[in-house]
Amino acid sequence: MKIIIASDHRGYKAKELIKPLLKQLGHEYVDIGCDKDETIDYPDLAYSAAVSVSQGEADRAILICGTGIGMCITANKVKGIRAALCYDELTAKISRQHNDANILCLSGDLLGDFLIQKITEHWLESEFIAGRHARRVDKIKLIDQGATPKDFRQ
Ligand SMILES: O=C(CO)[C@H](O)[C@H](O)[C@H](O)COP(=O)(O)O
Repeated sequence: MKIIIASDHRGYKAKELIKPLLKQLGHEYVDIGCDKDETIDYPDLAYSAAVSVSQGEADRAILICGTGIGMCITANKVKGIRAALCYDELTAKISRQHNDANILCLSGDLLGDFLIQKITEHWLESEFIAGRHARRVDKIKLIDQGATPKDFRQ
């Protein structure tokens, strides 16, 4: 897969840790920043990465800031994006299996190196299992297309 990877200054170390893992797992990555010693606002990168995924220029993205929350909030503003903040292997796995998440958000401040690698690995290697989950993801897609709450539950 082609994966965009980005971090703010608090996620830089984790970004550098994940890059060789992506290669090892057979993925192509595009690092859009930040660079070492650069301080950057997370929306600048999250918005750009999310638009690239939304427009099909990349298959997925991995975004890291201090908590992962700011990246996640920003990315989810973009149509077609299902960004998931994952903090262990299980949330990583379920965000793919149930939610078909196309962006992984991580905390650079709160997670250790080993866990960051494990979460990334599980997220990349888990597949959407569809079934009943497809109905729910389709509803999220309907919101992107302008559906109102009335279009859902009766
Ligand atoms: O987005 C965040 C919180 O949702 C991140 O933790 C940011 O990295 C953080 O807010 C940046 O804060 P800093 O004090 O300017 O490093």
